[in-house]
Amino acid sequence: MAQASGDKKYKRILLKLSGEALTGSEKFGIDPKILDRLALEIGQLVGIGVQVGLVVGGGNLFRGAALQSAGLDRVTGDHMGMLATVMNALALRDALERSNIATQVMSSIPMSGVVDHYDRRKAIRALSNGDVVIFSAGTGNPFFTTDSSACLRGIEVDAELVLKATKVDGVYSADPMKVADAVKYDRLSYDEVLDKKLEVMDLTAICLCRDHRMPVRVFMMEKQGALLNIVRGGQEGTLIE
Ligand SMILES: Nc1ncnc2c1ncn2[C@@H]1O[C@H](COP(=O)(O)OP(=O)(O)OP(=O)(O)O)[C@@H](O)[C@H]1O
Ligand SMILES: O=c1ccn([C@@H]2O[C@H](COP(=O)(O)O)[C@@H](O)[C@H]2O)c(=O)[nH]1
Repeated sequence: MAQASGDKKYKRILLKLSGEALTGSEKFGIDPKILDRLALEIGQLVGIGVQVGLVVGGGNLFRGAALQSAGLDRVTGDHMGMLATVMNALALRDALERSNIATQVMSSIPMSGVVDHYDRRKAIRALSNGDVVIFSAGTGNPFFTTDSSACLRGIEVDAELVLKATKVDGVYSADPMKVADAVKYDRLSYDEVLDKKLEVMDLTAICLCRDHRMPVRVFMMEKQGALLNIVRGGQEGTLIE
């Protein structure tokens, strides 16, 4: 897709998409309508010259902790969770390419013949060329989540902002899905998130961002136009910095 310069605050971002939100109106797995809408919105960013790295979660398919509760070995469950993120990445690449957005998938777990193995220099080259790069299979290690891999890859490829697109519209004083009168924050410091143990994002990821001064914006994936508004400098959700 041709790149045009436009009014944008960020040149390179790392967008973390909720796996669970991919289910949309389906009972399980991936709703193709969600993929198509994401392709449209990501295409708008590419269209104004924003370089986009993506990480997609696996919560619509498998999470290691949930599998452990059902009796599986935790490390096996985490491997299944990481493989789930590769499946989501393949589905997302398909939707992006159908919209003529050049996309590469890299995996932290070698998977010859399916996707390329993660290589930081190749990823930076692809991003500089305007290709979307999807970083899949998390960090490649058990006991982490894709929040951590998103922050890790974002820092590695010199993104200016990590964007967490999720089911809620920002960070609240408590989980807004469970506590009706939870209060939303517009802005938080890393230490406030850690001290208050706000669970919208895993705390390992917050520590990593704090240590490397990587700002994180949490916003609602369902809200149309939110992504474009953010890269143009608009206020959506909660900024952690
Ligand atoms: N203080 C809080 N503020 C906002 N959301 C919170 C808070 N505490 C817990 N949450 C919950 O965290 C959830 C988002 O985190 P989580 O990483 O589990 O899901 P996700 O981003 O949708 O990723 P995936 O589905 O890929 O695992 C929100 O849906 C929300 O219900
Ligand atoms: O670095 C990582 C990243 C993820 N996992 C496992 O994958 C699932 C799915 O990721 P979510 O972030 O929960 O969507 C996660 O629950 C872990 O089981 C991992 O082991 N290492």
